[in-house]
Amino acid sequence: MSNPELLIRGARLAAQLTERGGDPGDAPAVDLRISDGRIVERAAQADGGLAARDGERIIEAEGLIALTGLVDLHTHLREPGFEQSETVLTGTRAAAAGGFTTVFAMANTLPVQDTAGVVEQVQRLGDAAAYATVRPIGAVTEELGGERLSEIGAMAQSRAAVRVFSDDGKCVHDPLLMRRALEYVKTFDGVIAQHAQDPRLTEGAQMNEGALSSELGLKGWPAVAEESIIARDVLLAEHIGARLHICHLSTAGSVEVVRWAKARGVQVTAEVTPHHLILTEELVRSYDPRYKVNPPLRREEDVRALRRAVAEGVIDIIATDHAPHPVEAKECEWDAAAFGMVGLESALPIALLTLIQEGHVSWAELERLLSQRPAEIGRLAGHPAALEPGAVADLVLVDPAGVSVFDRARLRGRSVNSPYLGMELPGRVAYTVRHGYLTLDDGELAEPEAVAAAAGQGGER
Ligand SMILES: NC(=O)N[C@@H](CC(=O)O)C(=O)O
Ligand SMILES: [Zn+2]
Ligand SMILES: [Zn+2]
Repeated sequence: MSNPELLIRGARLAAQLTERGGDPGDAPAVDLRISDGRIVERAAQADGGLAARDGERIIEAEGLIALTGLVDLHTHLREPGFEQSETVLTGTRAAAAGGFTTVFAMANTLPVQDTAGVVEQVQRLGDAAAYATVRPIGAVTEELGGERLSEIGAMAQSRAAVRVFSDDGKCVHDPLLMRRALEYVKTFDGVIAQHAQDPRLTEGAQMNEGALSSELGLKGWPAVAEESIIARDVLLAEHIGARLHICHLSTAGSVEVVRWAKARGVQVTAEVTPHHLILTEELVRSYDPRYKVNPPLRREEDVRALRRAVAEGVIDIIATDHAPHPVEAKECEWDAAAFGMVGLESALPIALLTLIQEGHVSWAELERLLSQRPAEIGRLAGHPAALEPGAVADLVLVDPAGVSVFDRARLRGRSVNSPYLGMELPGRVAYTVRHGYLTLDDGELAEPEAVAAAAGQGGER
């Protein structure tokens, strides 16, 4: 038996909401039919819409906005090796709850994702869990050691067909290794995603460097430690003619370097995390390790510059840097705590709050930032897709008038290190559809068996 058809009735398409500050009601209400993992029919209700068929599951989407499924280019799934923080299953459940249909899984696992064997293992775990498409990222250097290149070619040619390589968590600091890595990935249209942090300039660093770090007596992390690496790497990428992606941009100066590089035609793309679009270093005054993250929370001016850079297109994508850590690593003294925040479930609400409600981007632009551009950068097969007949049915339905409540009990991942605990944020992810089947149904995750069975019945493609 194949999966039931889905009929989505009366959604507004993000792609048709191109005006910043516009009202979702401005776009026509549209019906979409999904069958066999694909969108098969689409009709505006003003043109009569689509008639329901026997046995079809109907989703009433009045008031909801439909976006192509969100794609996270920067997720830490922690498996293998750190299953007390997250697993591929728990992390992709959090992804589905947040509206994501694809996540790119960072390489800082144990063993590190630096061989064909390990990336294929992660890919298999993702296929089995089936809550989201999992695309493993390969390490640039062996064991993230920064000394020898990993098996980049073998990972690219493996069944996992890796296209994104990163030592995230660590910076590829040696310029010669960075050069060789860029040369290598250029041969198969891959990309190096750099965690830009000069290690010498940030030894022992605990927060952003400035007046506040002096006042709090914490070792500072200067903006130049990020900006100098980005400047070097855009020049290297230009010299080689290869693709470079900058992870989690966090300073106003980084924006200026990327802007300059783009004006020169360098093939560079940049991401910002939701938390760097809203939180500032002032929160460190609490000494609450939930605010300890790499790169550190910066100044108000940086937050403003990052939002503007998104509006101007200097920043290409939003990526969560979902970084789960167990309570022991976060409920301790600031100095001893791990760096990182979970982010898959709060990404869309924070984007709504900081970008849509502030008039910086339209819904169509948000769809580019959270779905289509990351898919392009990661060379995700079958993407970017639009919500039209023939496309893979990866989509999310969002209620912009709804709210999301963040508390420990409601978070779907294994770890609870969210900076938004106890908060209510605007927007609610109502339905997530991956390869034509529901992973999130009216705010509730589908059952693991149902998801795995649906994927087995032709959902995988
Ligand atoms: N962002 C973080 O603070 N932590 C990440 C590493 C990283 O993204 O650099 C982690 O793996 O925990
Ligand atoms: Zn990083
Ligand atoms: Zn990361």
